[in-house]
Amino acid sequence: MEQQVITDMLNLHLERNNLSKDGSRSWFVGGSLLGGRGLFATTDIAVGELVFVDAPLVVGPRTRDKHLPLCIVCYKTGCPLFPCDKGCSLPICSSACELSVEHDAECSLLQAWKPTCGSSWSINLLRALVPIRALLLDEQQRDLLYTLQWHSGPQHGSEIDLLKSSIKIQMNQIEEQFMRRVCAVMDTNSFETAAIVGESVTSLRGLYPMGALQNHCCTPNTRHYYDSQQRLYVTAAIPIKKNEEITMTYTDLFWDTTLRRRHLAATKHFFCTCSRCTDPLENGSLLGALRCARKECSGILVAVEPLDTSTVWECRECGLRLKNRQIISIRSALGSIVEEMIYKSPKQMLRFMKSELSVLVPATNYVAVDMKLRIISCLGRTEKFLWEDLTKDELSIKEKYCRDLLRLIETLKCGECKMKGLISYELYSTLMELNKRQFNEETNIEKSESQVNEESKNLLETAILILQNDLTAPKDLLSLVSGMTKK
Ligand SMILES: C[S@@+](CC[C@H](N)C(=O)[O-])C[C@H]1O[C@@H](n2cnc3c(N)ncnc32)[C@H](O)[C@@H]1O
Repeated sequence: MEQQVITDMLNLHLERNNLSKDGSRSWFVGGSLLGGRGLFATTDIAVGELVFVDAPLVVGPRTRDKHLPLCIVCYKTGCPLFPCDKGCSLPICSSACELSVEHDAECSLLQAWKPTCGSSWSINLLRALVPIRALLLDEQQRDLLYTLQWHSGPQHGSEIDLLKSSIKIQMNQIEEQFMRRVCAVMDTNSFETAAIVGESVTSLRGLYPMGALQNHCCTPNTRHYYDSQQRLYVTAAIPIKKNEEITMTYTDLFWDTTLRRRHLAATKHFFCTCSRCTDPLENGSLLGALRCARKECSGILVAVEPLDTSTVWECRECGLRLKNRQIISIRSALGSIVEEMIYKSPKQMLRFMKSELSVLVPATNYVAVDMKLRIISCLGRTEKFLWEDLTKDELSIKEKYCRDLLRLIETLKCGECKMKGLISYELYSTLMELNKRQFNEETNIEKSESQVNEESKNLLETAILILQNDLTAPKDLLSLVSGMTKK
C-alpha cells in the first residue's frame, strides 16, 4: 500500500517536470532486502540503457567551505560577490542575478527575518539556502519530501542553528521543524549535482525523489549524470534483470571495505553487508590488503571477518594475526603520510610512489590506487605537466597506471561505470601522445600505429558511450563528441 502511494507521488512529480514516459517505465518501488524501500526493474535492462530521468525537488549550495562562496542565482564562483541590495544578505554576482525572478521568493522570505550581518553577505544564510528554498515547496511537493527516509542525530540540521543566529525575527516553530526535517532528508538522500557556469562546473546538492529511492551497493548496477538544468539521468552500468534491485553507490568505488563501511555508517547510518563487503579479498581486488608485519614474510594481511568492525587480520602466507587496533594504527599512519603527499607536485608524488609507498603497502592497496588516480589526473592536465611537457617516462607511467585501474574496475565487476569512461579517455589520450612522438621519431611506425589505433579506437568509443552526455566529462572529450555530431 505504502509503495503504491509513493509510486503515485513519484509519477506526479515526474509529470510536473514533463518526465513521464507514457506509462512505459522500467522501475517500480518495492520492499528491499538491503533496507526499507528500493527501486526495482520491471524488465531486463541492457548496459547503457536509460533507467529513469529525475528532476530536483530542491537544489542549492553545498554546506562545506570548500564549495563556497558562489552566486546563489547563476552559481558562478571565483568572482566578486556582493550582498543582494534588496536586503536578503545572500551573495550575488550581478544586478541581473539580483533582479531575477528565480531569486524573488527566497529573497522576500529572508528579508522578513531581518538578517543581522549588516553590509556584508552571510555565509550562514548561504549554508542554509537549501532548507530555506524548501519552504517554498507546495503541499504536494512537501508530502513527497515527507515520504523520503531521514535519520536523526546531532550532526543533522546544524545549518538551522547557524541560520537562527543570523536573523533578528525568529521563524515560527512549524517552519523550523520543517527545515530541520529537510536537513535530515538532504543528508540521507541528496546527490552531488552540478551547474555549468561558462567554462567551469559548480558543485551543488540536489534532492531527487526517484534517486532517493535507490539503495546503495558497493558494486552498483547503474551510473548517473546531469544535464544543464540539473536533471538526473540514471543508466545501467551492468545488465539488470527483471525484478532485480536498481542500485547506486553512496561512496567511492576505489575505497576499501573498511573505508566504505565507516563512511556509510557515519553519513547514512547503516553497515553495508553486500557481497563485496563480505569478501575479505573484495572480489579479488585486495584493496584493503596490507603488507605482513614479519620482515621475512612477503604475504599480505586481510581482515578475517570483514563485517565485524573489530575483526582480527591475518597474513595469508604465514598466518600471523594482528589485532584490529594495530591495523587501525597502521592505517592512520598511512593516512597521515598520504595526506601530506596529495599537496605535492606530480613529480614528488611519483617519487613517493616508487621509493616509499611501494615498501609500505602492496600495489593493490587503496592508498596506492588513490595515488595512481591523482597522478593520472595531474599528468597531461595541469600547469607545467601538460601533454607537451611530459617526458616519455611520465607518459609510460600514466599509461601503466591507467591500465592498472581499468583492470581493477574489471576485477571489481563495476561494468561500464563513470570511472571506466574517464580512465579509458585518459589512456586513449596518453596513447595518442605516445604515438605522435613515435611518429615524429619515425621508428616502427607501421606496426605500432596500427596496433595503437585499434586499441585507441576502442578506448575512445568506450569513453564516448559512457561520458557523451555528462557535462562534467573532460572538455576536450565533449568537444570531440560535439565535433563528431556536427559532421
Ligand atoms: C537514499 S535512501 C534509500 C531508500 C531507502 N531504503 C528508503 O526506504 O527510502 C538511503 C537509506 O536507505 C538505507 N539503505 C540504503 N542502502 C542500504 C544498504 N545497502 N544496506 C542497508 N541500508 C541501506 C539506509 O538507511 C540509508 O540511509
